[in-house]
Amino acid sequence: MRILGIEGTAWAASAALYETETPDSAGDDHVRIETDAYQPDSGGIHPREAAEHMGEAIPQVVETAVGHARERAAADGDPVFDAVAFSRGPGLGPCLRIVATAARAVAQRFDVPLVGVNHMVAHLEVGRQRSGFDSPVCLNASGANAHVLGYRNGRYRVLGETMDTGAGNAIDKFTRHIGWQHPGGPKVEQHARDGDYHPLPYVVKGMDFSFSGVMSAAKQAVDGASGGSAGERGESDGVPVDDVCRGLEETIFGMLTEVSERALSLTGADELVLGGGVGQNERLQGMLGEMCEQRGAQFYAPENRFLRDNAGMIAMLGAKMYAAGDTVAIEDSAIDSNFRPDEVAVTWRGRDPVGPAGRASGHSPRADESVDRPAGDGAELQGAEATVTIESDRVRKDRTPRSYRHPELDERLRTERTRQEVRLTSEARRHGVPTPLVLDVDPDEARIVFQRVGEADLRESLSAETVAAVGGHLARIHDAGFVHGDPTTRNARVAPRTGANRERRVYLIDFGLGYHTSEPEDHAMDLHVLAQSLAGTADDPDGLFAAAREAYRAESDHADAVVASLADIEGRGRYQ
Ligand SMILES: C[C@@H](O)[C@H](NC(=O)OP(=O)(O)OC[C@H]1O[C@@H](n2cnc3c(N)ncnc32)[C@H](O)[C@@H]1O)C(=O)O
Ligand SMILES: Nc1ncnc2c1ncn2[C@@H]1O[C@H](COP(=O)(O)OP(=O)(O)OP(=O)(O)O)[C@@H](O)[C@H]1O
Ligand SMILES: [Fe+2]
Repeated sequence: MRILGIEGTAWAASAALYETETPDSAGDDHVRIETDAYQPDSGGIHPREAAEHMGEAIPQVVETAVGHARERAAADGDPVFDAVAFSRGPGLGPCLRIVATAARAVAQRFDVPLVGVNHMVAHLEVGRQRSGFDSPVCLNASGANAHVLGYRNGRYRVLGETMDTGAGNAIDKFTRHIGWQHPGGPKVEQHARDGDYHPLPYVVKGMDFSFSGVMSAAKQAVDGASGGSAGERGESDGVPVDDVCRGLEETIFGMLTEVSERALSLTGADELVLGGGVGQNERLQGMLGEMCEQRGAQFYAPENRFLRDNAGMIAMLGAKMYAAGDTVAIEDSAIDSNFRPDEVAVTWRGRDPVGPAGRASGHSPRADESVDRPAGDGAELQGAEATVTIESDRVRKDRTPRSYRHPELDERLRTERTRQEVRLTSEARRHGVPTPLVLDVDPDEARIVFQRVGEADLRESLSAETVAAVGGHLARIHDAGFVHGDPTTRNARVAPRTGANRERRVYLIDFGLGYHTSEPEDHAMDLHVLAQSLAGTADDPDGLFAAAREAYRAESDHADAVVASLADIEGRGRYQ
């Protein structure tokens, strides 16, 4: 099979030829990529300029790829190619339109079918294919996006994502501020090597994360007390740029690595693949590799030519889609500049989910490792942050150091979260939410001893009743003025039925990411995190989440504002 791929969502005018016998295997396929990059003279990517570049460069790279296809076809006697695959979105509208027009023209010229590819799914599929991994968690760290995905029931589910800009755009905004030429990522990487870590705000909410606070703090740090852009003044009286670059890498990549670890922990997967242009960063790859090694998971990052935007990944996913009969008629091939990865109906894979119901082997914690079953004394459970040791009627939670993180950041996070967890676990109980008693605490060692509660994690006892209980609990703590911060299906424990009405008590645990706030949007984030974790672990996530939302409505004093804010969060187009 021979597939022509065309990419041009933003900066890379790219065409590729991909040849394969078996589009699903990690075999030694032939991929030839031709890319003409758009380089802005100053500032960031200008949509109009980028589109002008596409208009000139796409026909050329396509003709080069067609020429190559003709040579290969002359040698083997097969058709020039079997299908044309193109990036349908997400991306800049004017660029996407040029790519789509070119793709339609070539498809008609050679009388072959057209395949419309989601660029983000291509970023993650290329790693999955080349690694040979079966059902990995995928971290996409690209310019305009940043998300963690897991496959379940025919779709890539977004387990966590940026709440504001993409990873690369965040870095590029900072470098623009100090007057460096686009793209900033490689320059930050270079300068960070000579820098000392400068602390910046670290924001993780469940498996979502935010870069805006990091970026403003980084700009302020270089500008110094006198204010004004360091780039404008030429000289900075603030923190040395190299130190800020190092701080940026440690903070942003620390966040991405932490949420990847959370996703592995939540889903029980033991494979991680990386995608996207920011993935070329060696520090990020190093952190992810180290994190995976420590939890006995496997990590794979494709070569750089497949990480940054390229038509090779479009052609490779195009081949799988074509083989699955997933082609698109010209009249239905409109672009979609906000095309989300979870909108794609995955036609080229089986229904193998990430997680406990997936593959049977592996080293990472799986559902059957929950404290209740193997739960002999001394059993150790590895969560995303901590090691939990069962000691008969109590559990000891140690936030063990994460060596992938900068030691200063690591210590700060472990100590702060330990203190916060103790505080909020007790505060929640005072407001009538079942939580384990705190029996002992040692903030310096980042250790807490809790009463042991429940017989299973929520993810193993999913029902409308148990999930609704979580909804009600969240309403109570929100009314009390704080959030849980990470209410996933691993962070609630379900007790056996007791009492006259045979109810199941549901405990909330793991308040380390909680904080005090009365903002409806923060409250809505808790519900959003719950919804995302249900999507990653449950077969009927929508029905279960509806039960939680109803219970929340019934219990909360300000449900309307929160539910409205939740709708906002869910509808937020994040491809800016
Ligand atoms: C929608 C599509 O157009 C977009 N593509 C995109 O943003 O290009 P990509 O090639 O995946 O990523 C480019 C980003 O990757 C960053 N980057 C490149 N090399 C880097 C490095 N060594 N360290 C950190 N960032 C790097 C650049 O600064 C830039 O922000 C996307 O996938 O979000
Ligand atoms: N008090 C408790 N009683 C019974 N089991 C508990 C208790 N605390 C924790 N566990 C078990 O240990 C697991 C990990 O605990 P916890 O969520 O606090 O750690 P973590 O590392 O923060 O995990 P994650 O970040 O992945 O949610 C829980 O999913 C639960 O099975
Ligand atoms: Fe990209």
